[in-house]
Parts: sequence; C-alpha cells; structure tokens
Amino acid sequence: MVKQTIQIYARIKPTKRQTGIYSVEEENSALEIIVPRDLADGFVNNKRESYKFKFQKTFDQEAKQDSVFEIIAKPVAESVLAGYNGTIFAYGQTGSGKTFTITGGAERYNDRGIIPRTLSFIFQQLQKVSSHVYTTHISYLEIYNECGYDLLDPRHEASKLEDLPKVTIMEDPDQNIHLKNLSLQQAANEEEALNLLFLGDTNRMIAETPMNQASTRSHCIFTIHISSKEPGSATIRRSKLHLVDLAGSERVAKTGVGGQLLTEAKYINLSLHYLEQVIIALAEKHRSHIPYRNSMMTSVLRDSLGGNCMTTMIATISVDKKNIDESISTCRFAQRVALIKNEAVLNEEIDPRLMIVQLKKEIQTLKDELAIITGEPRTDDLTQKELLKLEELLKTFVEDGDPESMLDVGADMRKIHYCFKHFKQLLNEKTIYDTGLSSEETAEEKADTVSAGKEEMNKLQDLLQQRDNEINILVNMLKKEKKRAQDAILQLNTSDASGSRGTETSLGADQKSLIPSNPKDFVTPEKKPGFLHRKAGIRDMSQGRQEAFEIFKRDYADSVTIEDNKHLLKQRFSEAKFLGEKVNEARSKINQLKGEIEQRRMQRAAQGVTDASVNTNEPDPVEEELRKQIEEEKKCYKALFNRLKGLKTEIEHLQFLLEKAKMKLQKDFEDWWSKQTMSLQDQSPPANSSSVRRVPGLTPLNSQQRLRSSSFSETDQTLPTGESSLSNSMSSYTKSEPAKRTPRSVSSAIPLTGDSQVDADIMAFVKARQNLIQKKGLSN
Ligand SMILES: Nc1ncnc2c1ncn2[C@@H]1O[C@H](COP(=O)(O)OP(=O)(O)OP(=O)(O)O)[C@@H](O)[C@H]1O
Repeated sequence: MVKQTIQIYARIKPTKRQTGIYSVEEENSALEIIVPRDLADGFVNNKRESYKFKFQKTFDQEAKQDSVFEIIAKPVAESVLAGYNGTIFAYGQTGSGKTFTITGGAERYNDRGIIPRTLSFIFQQLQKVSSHVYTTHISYLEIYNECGYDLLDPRHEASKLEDLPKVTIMEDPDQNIHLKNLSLQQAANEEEALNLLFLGDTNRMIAETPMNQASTRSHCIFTIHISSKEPGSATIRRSKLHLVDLAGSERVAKTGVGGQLLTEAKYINLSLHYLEQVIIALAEKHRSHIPYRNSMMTSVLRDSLGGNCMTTMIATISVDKKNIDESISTCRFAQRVALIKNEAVLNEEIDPRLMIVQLKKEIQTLKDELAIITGEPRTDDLTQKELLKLEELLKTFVEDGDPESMLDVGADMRKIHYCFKHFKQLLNEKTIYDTGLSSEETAEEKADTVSAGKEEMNKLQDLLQQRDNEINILVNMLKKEKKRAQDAILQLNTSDASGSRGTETSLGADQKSLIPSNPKDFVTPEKKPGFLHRKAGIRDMSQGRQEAFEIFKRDYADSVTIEDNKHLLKQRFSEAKFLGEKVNEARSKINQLKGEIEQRRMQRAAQGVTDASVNTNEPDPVEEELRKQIEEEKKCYKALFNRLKGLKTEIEHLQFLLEKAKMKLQKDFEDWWSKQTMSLQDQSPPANSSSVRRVPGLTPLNSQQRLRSSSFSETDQTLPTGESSLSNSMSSYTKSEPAKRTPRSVSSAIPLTGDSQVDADIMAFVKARQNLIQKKGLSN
C-alpha cells in the first residue's frame, strides 16, 4: 500500500505580454501571485498584494510538453504499470491550457500532451516486459450537463449528442462504481490507442458549435485500463489511469452568458462546486461523509479522490491581468487538494476461470501420474473388476486368523472409502460379522483364544476348589475316626475289666457304630459330596468304607505325588490367568497401533489431495515408528502366546495325571478292601473259641449285606503302604468280585489297640459273632 497526498503541480500558460503578476521560486517550489496596484481595490483581498502557493513544481511558461510528461505523468504511469490506480487531472479556467497539457496541441508533434506521451511510454514498457502478459483497454467518457457520454461510441458521428445512450453510474454492494454504456476498447499497441484518442477527440468536437465549445463546457476522462498476469498464474493485476481534462472553472457571473449557455455553465460550475465540496470534505479530519454522489464527475473519480489511487493535479494558470482572480482561485483550490491523502493498493485478484482451468489441469496431471504408477487409468468410479478384487481382499483379511495380517489397498481414496463402506455393512449384518469372527478363531485354534481360555480356567479353578473342600472334609473325618477308634478301645478295655462278655446289649451307641455289620453301614450318617460320590463304583460307598478309604489314602504311596500335582496345577492356573491377561493386552495394543497406522494413512492421503507439497509416495516416519512398535508388540504377543500354549498343555497333562492317580487310588483301595475281607474270612476261628469276644448290640445281616461283607485280619490291621502290595491288589481286583465270593463273617475297619492279646480277643469276638449269625441265617 502506498499512502500519498495528491500531488499538485502548477503550469503557467505562455503569454506574449509582460504581466509581472507572478514569480516562481524554484528553491521553495512556490508560486507567488502579485496583485497589481490598479487591480487591488475591491479585489480578492484588498489588504494583500501577493499570494504564495506551494506546489510540487511550477512549470513556467517556457516549460515543454516532454518535461511536463517526464515529471508529472511518467511516475504515475509507472505506478499504473506496477498495478496501482492513477489519476492526473487538469484544473483551471477556460483557455488556461488544460487540454493542451492533457491532450496536447494539434499543430506540432512536440506539442503532444500527457495522453499520447503516456500511451507511447506505456506500450514501450509493455514491450520490454516478457514476464507478464498485458492487456490494454481504452475508455473515453465525456460528462456534459451531468450526463455521461461514450466518446468512443461509433454512433457519435451520425447522431446528436442527446440521442446517444447515456453512460450511467452503477454501484455494487462493495460500493465499487461501474459505468453502464461506457465501452472499453482494446488497444493492442500505441497506434490503436492513439486512434481511439483521435476518435474520441473528434466526437467531442462534433458537438461543438461556435457558440458552444464542448471542450470548455464538458469534463473528459480518458482512461487507460491495464491488466497483467504471469503466464500460468491465476492472479491478475488490474489498474487504470484516468487522464482528466475538466471543464473551465471560471465563475458563471464572470462569463456573462445566458440561455442554454447559462444552463451549461450552471451544470459545469455545479459539478466543479461539488468537486470542491468533496475536496474540502476530504481535507477535513474526522469527516465521515464525503459527498461523492452529488455529481457524476465526483462519482466517477471517487477512487482518485481520497481512495485507492495515486493522484496528481495540474493547476493551469493564465497570468493575464484579467484572469488573476481565477488564477488565485485555482491555486487556492490546489492547496486544498494537496491535503487529501490517498491509499493506493495493488489491485490483484484471482481469476476464477483461470483458477478452474489451472485446477483441472493439475487434476489431469495427477491422474496421469497415478495411471503411470498404478498401471491403471484412473476413472471417477471403481470398475466392476476392481470392486470384485477388493471384496476378495476384504474377505481374506476378515477370515485371516493371524492378528498380524494387514489390509493393503494402497493410497486410492476410492478403495479406502469402499473398504469402510464394506466393513460397515459387515458390522450391520451381525451374522456375517459373527461368522467372520468365528472363522478367525478356528484358524487360530479356538481353545487358544483368550475368552475360551478364561472359561476353561474358571472351570478348573472351581474343580480345584471343590477338591480342596473334599480333602478338608476327609481330613476332618479321619481325625474323628481316630478319636472314635481310641474311644472304642477304651470301651472294650472297660468291658473286659468289668467282665461283661457275650451280651450284645451291654455295648453303647458309640461302640455299635464302630462295629459295622457292613462297610456300607459305617457309623456316620453324613453323606459326603464331591469326588468320591461322583466316581462310578464308589457312589454307594458307606460312611465306614469312606473312612477306610481316607485312611488308605493317607498312607497311599502316591498321595504325595497327587498333592504335588494338585499344587502344581494350581500354580499353573494362576500363571495361565496372568498370561491370558498379558496376551489380551498385547493383542489390544497391536490392534490399537494398526488403527493408528490406518488413520495416519488416511490423513496423508487427504493431505496429498489438498496440499501439493505433501508427497504420499515418500515413506512416512510416523508410520515407520508405529510399525516398529507393532513388531515389538508382536514379538511379545508371540512369546506370551507360546508360553500360554505350553502352559495349557502342561495343565491338561497335570489334570490327566491327577485323574489317573485318583482312579488308581480308588482301584487300589477296592482291591485292598476285598483282599482284607477275604483274608479275614480265611482266618476266622472256631465258634466256641474262648478267645472270641462277643460284641453286644449287633444285628443280623441280610443276605445282601452278607454278599457285600468283608473283613480285617489281624495281620492287615495297617493299611497298605507299598507299591507292591497295591499292584498285587490291583491284579486281583474286579468290580464284581466281592459278589462272587462266598459270604463270610462281617467285620470292618475295627480299630485295634496294638496289644496282641486284646486285639486277638476283639477279632475272635467279631468272627465268632459272624459265625453265629451265619449259622442262624442258614438255619432260617
Ligand atoms: N503551454 C502552452 N504552450 C503553447 N500553447 C498553449 C499552451 N497552453 C495553452 N496553449 C494554447 O492556448 C489555447 C487554449 O488552450 P486550451 O484549449 O488547452 O485551454 P483549455 O483550458 O483547455 O480551455 P477549455 O477549458 O476551453 O478547454 C490553445 O490554442 C492552446 O494551443
């Protein structure tokens, strides 16, 4: 932006007479007008004899047209070529040399005025510049009686001025002035432009009559419009240079005209009056309203006066004595004009048509480049073949169980959009989604998926807890049994000491429970839940037999191994749970990183479309970093996954071992139990043996009970502890075996005292009782 006050220059019209009314101070750029004594009375200011006015320069009478052009017009023309608006207007009374200065004299070539010289200069400059393309247009407006006429209208010659279409002022919302019916004639060179000047001047003269000199009564604005742009650029610079020849500024009263001429004079003076008002308003500070609209001339020159323009005024002065008052008036007007500040800006605008053409061209270039890279011509829509190929890719991606698998469709936004659309469809159609998900799980081993693993883990933990409970119950029972055994021994000893033998009724309730008629009928009425009852073959195990089983189990050689395995299994479950969580975390992290990469790619692709400086073919450091992170996470995921897999195998194996050991324990127990029963049967003493003590309170066994009965021998009072005894037992064990054997006397896991004499008595009593019962049963 260039801020500048309107530049004012004075030009003195040559005169042959010696006036002596003015002096020019070159140093101070001042013009002094001296009022002659004979004119001083009643004149402008009778108290003063001289008036000093400051100008940028005063061109005295001998000043030539070329120097006027060089100093006044050339700088303005240069600004216009640079893209700024410019105005040069001549103001002065009739015959003071306005037309001569602006257009020039008609007689000599050297008298050419500012317009032809400026045209010549501009076209010379345009020829020198090859970096820009310039277009030049000319318009020539005449304002006469507040009406605008196009001096370049070819109908001028054949029509009266009144019949010609009038140039009217239009204002857009941004308060820019547009002149309707004013033609803009293109001038490709100096000659064409000069022809237009000549045409306009000719048309102006046609309206003149001896009584009505149009040049005196009208304002003329010759405008050179220049537009320039760099080849390939959509930015256009538009500037214009108004070269204005105003009507004579003399006052009507002085002219002494009447009729039509008076009317014209009024109009002319009115418009100059409005021009003066505008200039006064602009010179005042804080004046918000400038009356541009009052006249056509001020409206047209709106930009030139206090607007976006570099404006220069030439005050033409006639120094004849009779014109001294008008000369002073002209100079005063110029002083006011000099106060007006203009702000000239570069008039650049984007040509939307050129912008569209440029963008279309760029799109085509990009399409061509893309076609070269992809080997396929780019169309607006994806082809059927491309769509099918994409769907195949998507299907493979969805069904691929590998969490590392990637969907790569390149940087084609149409394909990326289609993928999103397709995924949305898949999500909406839940069945398809579920199918896709399950197939993914199958490929990766269903059992290895974290959700399945968790479920399995929970089940196993429940089982473990259940078994722990069972163990606790059994331990408690064992303690109870031991206590009862001790109590029974105590009771037996007491009975012995009191001599009460052979009476069943003399035994207390506790003792009765210690001598079961059948292992099934063992003392405690409690039913035990859990492991023992779940296993086939021991569902019907009686409380007594259960207790025997507990004792057997306690001393069982493999029980330590079983316990160790249980403990290990528990540990492995905890580890598996921990690993499962870690695997889940790693998987989530990988998915999150994949999402970030996809997002990044989308962003880059979008940037590539909007920002030409972004090259999407170049590797993206952010994406590289994300890929590295994914690789790390994958390594971690793989390690965890493999560990979890190994752990699962180990857990399954441990479970199998436990199950197997328990089965073996049970079988060994059953075998041992029947072996003990058999042995007890074989060793039963004679019915009347004195060593047998009868246990009171026993009830006869029914046939079924007898079939299931078993016994303890003295030698087998302790439970088997060695592998060999177990394996021996195993070899003779069958589930139905007890039923095949000959029924014998019944006993149970009778706790013995450790005293051989007492124990022998106990056992003799039990066997004797059994014999009696058997005999009795048979006789019955
Ligand atoms: N500097 C000059 N050198 C030589 N002749 C001049 C000069 N200035 C004006 N003249 C002559 O003076 C006469 C009147 O000049 P001009 O027509 O330019 O006045 P004007 O101000 O344009 O008058 P109008 O207002 O009537 O148009 C013309 O014949 C012109 O050639």
